[in-house]
Amino acid sequence: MEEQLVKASAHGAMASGALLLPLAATLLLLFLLHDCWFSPALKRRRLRLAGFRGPAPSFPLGNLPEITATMAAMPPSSASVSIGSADIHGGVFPYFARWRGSFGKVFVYWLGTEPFVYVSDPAFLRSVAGGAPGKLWGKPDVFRRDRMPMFGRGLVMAEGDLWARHRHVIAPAFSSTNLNDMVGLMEEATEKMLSEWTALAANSASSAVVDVERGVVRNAAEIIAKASFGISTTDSDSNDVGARVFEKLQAMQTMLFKSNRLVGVPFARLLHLRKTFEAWKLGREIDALLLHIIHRRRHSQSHDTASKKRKDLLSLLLLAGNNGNGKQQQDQRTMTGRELVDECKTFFFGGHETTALAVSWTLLMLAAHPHWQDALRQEILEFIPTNEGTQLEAAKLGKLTKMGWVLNEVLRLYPPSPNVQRQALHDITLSSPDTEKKTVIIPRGTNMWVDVVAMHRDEALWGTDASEFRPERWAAGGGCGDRMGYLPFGFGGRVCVGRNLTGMEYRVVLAMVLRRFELSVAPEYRHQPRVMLSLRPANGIQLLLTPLPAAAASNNNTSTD
Ligand code: HEM
Repeated sequence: MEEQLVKASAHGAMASGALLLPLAATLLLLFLLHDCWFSPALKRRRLRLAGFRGPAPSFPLGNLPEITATMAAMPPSSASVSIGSADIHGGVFPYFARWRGSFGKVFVYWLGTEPFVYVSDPAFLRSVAGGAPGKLWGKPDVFRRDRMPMFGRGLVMAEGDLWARHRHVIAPAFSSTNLNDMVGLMEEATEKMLSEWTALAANSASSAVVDVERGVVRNAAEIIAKASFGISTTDSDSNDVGARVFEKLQAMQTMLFKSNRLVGVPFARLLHLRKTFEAWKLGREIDALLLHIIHRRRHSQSHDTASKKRKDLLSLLLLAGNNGNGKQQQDQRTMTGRELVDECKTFFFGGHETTALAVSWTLLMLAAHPHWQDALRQEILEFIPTNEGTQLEAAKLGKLTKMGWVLNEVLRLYPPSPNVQRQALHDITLSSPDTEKKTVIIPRGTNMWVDVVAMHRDEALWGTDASEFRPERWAAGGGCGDRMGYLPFGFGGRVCVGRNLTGMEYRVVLAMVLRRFELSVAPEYRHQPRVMLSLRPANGIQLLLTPLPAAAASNNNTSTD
């Protein structure tokens, strides 16, 4: 009897197992159908009803085939356009330029099964995301997953309470007092770059052709690594941790940059398993090395007074969660080791290339517009005469007004971050002057892609000289009269937290370069701005550098001292 009962229950278990399996498979299928097909189809219908038009998507790639085909039809990277070209938008975002022509400044397109509202109209942007409605938007999940190895849950990707807490701790670390203390390290790194350039010029008798972008990116990486966590690419600490972290951070950036992922397409990651796996593996190695640095710093901060005086961002974040006795206090400002790792990576990835591109594009613009180069050099010599020595002071750098105009103008024409993205956290209702309906609803989960390049070169906003380099347009307050029309650092509560650090680094590097060299565009330079995450020159920036007599004299003085 007992045996029969056991058999019966085993049979029952098998039967229910046999039932459970197809049930689980059906549920999984339903879930996938909902996620990949039903939910996007519903959003598409709602967006259409709301009056949004756009190119017809296919399933499951959305508009990716058209984007890929348009990019493939572009001229090769060796082709170039004139430096003052009006059509860089058609070169960097050819598909948006085409759709903008057909559907206007606001339309919907699809990356895989992810809908994106494309926006290049400041008035529309203000109505959906300016002021209070700004809180209804977060960062797109589709990019968060993609860029996890780079930023983790750092500030760029954080959301809700986590974001608010981190922003509250991080923003004060970028105060002008703290940044002033970083001028010395910026100067030290830049001096190394300039010495290399001087040596090149000496080897070529008088002037040298230098790819300034390459040097400036390396210099910015050195500065950000020192400013963020006090490590350097060259002078490694006893365990060589600094140099290894740096190497791996750069390797990861290259890997993520090269891997051609089908953003928004369900399961596309499976096609790039090896690259995804390698990026995650590198990410874990970087995390372990950074954790090591953080533990050591925590330890030394509680035992060593000299360490408390360190001014890098990591030390400032550790001090923010410190009760003054060197003991971490568990309050809102305390970050865990994991959180600190993610923030350090975020500063590295978010901070160095963007700043380097701002400097590089500026060097090109000054080489192409010698009167502006002269004007800046004169301004520098007026406020920071060379006979005061090479030491730069933050207060004097702050007086370089024309340099500020030039920075604004370069960020307008060549914004290193060519787009800003958001995702609707709720259904967003707005009144629409453009459609017959009284209100428009953007469904929760819809992404928004703000085309910064298009807005920054829009003649309706900036006038018919929109494509020209005219820093004087920033003289009297400047701008285009619409704050949402100029967004190099994003907008609202999520505006870039590192913009003052960029301003400081920009001034230090430019002041040093312009005091030392005269710049002109080298014949081999091919102007072709391209978007590869950032807006960058496809072929580097080759300039002819001629050492200035005053610099030569001060170098001679230094060498005879
Ligand atoms: C020219 C230089 C830079 C440009 C063009 C730039 C651009 C941007 C943009 C467009 C955003 C997104 C804003 C938004 O979503 O509305 C952003 C966010 C951010 N940037 Fe920068 N950035 C630069 C320099 C830096 C530097 C030097 C750092 C740090 C060392 C930095 C750290 C960050 C962080 C942490 C965020 C996230 C802010 C948040 O979501 O609260 N950036 N930046």
